[in-house]
Amino acid sequence: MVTSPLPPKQLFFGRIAYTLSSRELFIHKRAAIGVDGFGIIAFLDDTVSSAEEAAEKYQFQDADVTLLSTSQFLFPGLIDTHIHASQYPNCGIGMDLPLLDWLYKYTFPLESSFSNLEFARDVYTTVVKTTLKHGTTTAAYFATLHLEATNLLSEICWKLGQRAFIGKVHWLSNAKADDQKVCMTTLAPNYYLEKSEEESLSSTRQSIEYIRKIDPQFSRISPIITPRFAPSCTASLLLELGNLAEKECLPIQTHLAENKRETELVKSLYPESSSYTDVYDKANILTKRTILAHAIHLDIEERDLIAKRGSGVSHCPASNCAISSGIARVKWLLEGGVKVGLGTDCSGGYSPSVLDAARQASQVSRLLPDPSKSRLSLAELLFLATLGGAQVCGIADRAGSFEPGKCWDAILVDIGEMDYWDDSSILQKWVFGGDDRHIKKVWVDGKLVHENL
Ligand SMILES: O=c1[nH]c(=O)c2nc[nH]c2[nH]1
Repeated sequence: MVTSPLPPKQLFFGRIAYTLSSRELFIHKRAAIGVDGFGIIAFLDDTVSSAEEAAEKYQFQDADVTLLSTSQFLFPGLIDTHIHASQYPNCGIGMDLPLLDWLYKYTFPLESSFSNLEFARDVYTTVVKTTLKHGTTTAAYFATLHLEATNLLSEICWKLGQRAFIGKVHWLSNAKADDQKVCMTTLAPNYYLEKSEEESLSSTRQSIEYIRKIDPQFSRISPIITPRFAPSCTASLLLELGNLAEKECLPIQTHLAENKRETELVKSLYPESSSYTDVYDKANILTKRTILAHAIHLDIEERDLIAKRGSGVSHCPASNCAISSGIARVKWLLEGGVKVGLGTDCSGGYSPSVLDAARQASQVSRLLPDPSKSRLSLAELLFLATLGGAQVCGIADRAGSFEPGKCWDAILVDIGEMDYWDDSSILQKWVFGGDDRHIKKVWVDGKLVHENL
């Protein structure tokens, strides 16, 4: 029997940073990391004084060796917990309207064009290449309601090497036919709508099967059940989706309490529920692998319910500013035991960079009424961008930090000739002044997926 050889082991020596919690930021000035031929981290050791010593200690003499310069460091790959791949062409456009009007005027017309597969291929290829360039090793993508285009996004992520969650969007009219006011406010444009609950569920089932053919264990590309938000679903569709996620052991993503008018709309559409969060809870949508984008206008009962169910929040500060949604209380969520990660939310957010989302998260955290309680620290920002995001996506056993046994999802950052700053300053310089030009290499599952030399 002929077996194909494993890819070479890799050994890195130099500055290595990562978080283990929102309070624990580790920066090793001189440490070694070994990655085995399966792309798994074999060791991280800050007691060795050279790559040679590490190679001998761990029998990694046959590894490819990378010695980092003093302006470089390794960091876990960035995790985007909320991005609309289909909205990428609109990044930077239409920042003049709040959510519901913005959706109607800018977003639905663009998303409806994904019936054109050539257009879809172009946009999705650009999104995946661009986010990889910005160091996003994992992305939770909303696609559109089009099955074929969603399948294309799965193929493109697979081919370009990104770790990704791919969601075919559910989009039904919630309007009662006799209620003209609700018809108008439920934002159901007749050119961009699924025809029935059956059609909506059936195409999601097909998208799951499509991904299963590409990646049978969903080890790098996973389907994610994606009810767009409560106003675009019926209570019975939400329940079907909650049950489907449970049966297939799949994650879920949706929007929650982003905008005040939206929360009022949900109240009127779901009078039997005590809150927006309760709408999802009644439908078994709040699971340990549910990503709730935004979660701004919550009361304490809703926060505690989210924590109790083990669901996570994607904090999307750029979008929240751009479309005037409000400021999510990230510390308040964390203190209540809610998992939190960062989302770029293209194109509510104008930037595809998780680093930029971290920067924006820092800024908005200082604008809440008592900044001494709400301000996010450097450790918290870096945690949200990596391990926090991994927890929200349910992949903290595989990604988000550099513990042995995890996958080598990593970036090599070079901030230039800045030898005279200490380790913490280098990270601050990167968070507040860095961009994609500083990200020199990106790996997912041990494979180099982007290089900028
Ligand atoms: O920021 C957002 N972007 C969207 O596309 C969307 N759909 C529902 N709610 C949304 N919020």
